[in-house]
Amino acid sequence: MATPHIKAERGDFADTVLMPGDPLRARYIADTFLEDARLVNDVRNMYGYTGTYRGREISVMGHGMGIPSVSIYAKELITEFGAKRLVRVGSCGAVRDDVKVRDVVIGLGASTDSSVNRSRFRGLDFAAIADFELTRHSVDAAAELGVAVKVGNIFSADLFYHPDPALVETMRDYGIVGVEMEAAGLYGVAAEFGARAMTICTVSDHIVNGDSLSSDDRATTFDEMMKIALEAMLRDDAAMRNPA
Ligand SMILES: O=P(O)(O)O[C@H]1O[C@H](CO)[C@@H](O)[C@H]1O
Ligand SMILES: O=c1cc[nH]c(=O)[nH]1
Repeated sequence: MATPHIKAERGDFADTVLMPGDPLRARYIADTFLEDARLVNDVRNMYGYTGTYRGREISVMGHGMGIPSVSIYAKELITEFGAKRLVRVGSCGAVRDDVKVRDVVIGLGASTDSSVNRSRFRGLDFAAIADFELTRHSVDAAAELGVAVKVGNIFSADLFYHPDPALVETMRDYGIVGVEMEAAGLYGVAAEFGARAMTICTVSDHIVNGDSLSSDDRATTFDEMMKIALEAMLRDDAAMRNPA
């Protein structure tokens, strides 16, 4: 049951998919955190794997860079492969002085200069937000793991190399916790197709002071964030089994 971008069968993916932008980070997550991980997609080298984490079936697949790319993969995973929870595990830039390289941030909301959500929401301003329960369970998982997280408004930029330097000042003024390129699109797709989504990112560079991680570090050193995301899924499962 292949789609144009995913060559797999229904049942090859779990209902829960962790999604980094970088397919090599997907491979790293599968190798490091999943048991019995098997490759379920390699179309365009956008690697997808399914395995288990503490007995729970979990998939991980790259989504590429930018809202158009994540929108394709998220839509196909939801409508053709039964995904119900999509968690972007990404990297982002920081603009605020109190957010530093390697900090972990959660995109409770996602502002954007992209028009995709206006396209799907009749030209109006759709509030692109993360699933509340996934966010709550991620915050709780982070607390248990002893990792500080900042939760707030992410900015999903269409342009990595933005021509307007003043935008950074506006983002600082409005308390943006991280700048990346997909969350607003992922939240829009999830809303459109009835799935739950969240974005958690590790800060890879500071746009104002110039601190940064290498591309190798970005592929392989985000373990705290991965553990938070995986443990949050188990907490979310437990809460669904025993609703308060
Ligand atoms: O590291 P990932 O998850 O790809 O996330 C960030 O990195 C890419 C830009 O370098 C964009 O995809 C941006 O959102
Ligand atoms: O999209 C991104 C990712 C990391 N850093 C940025 O400035 N932008």
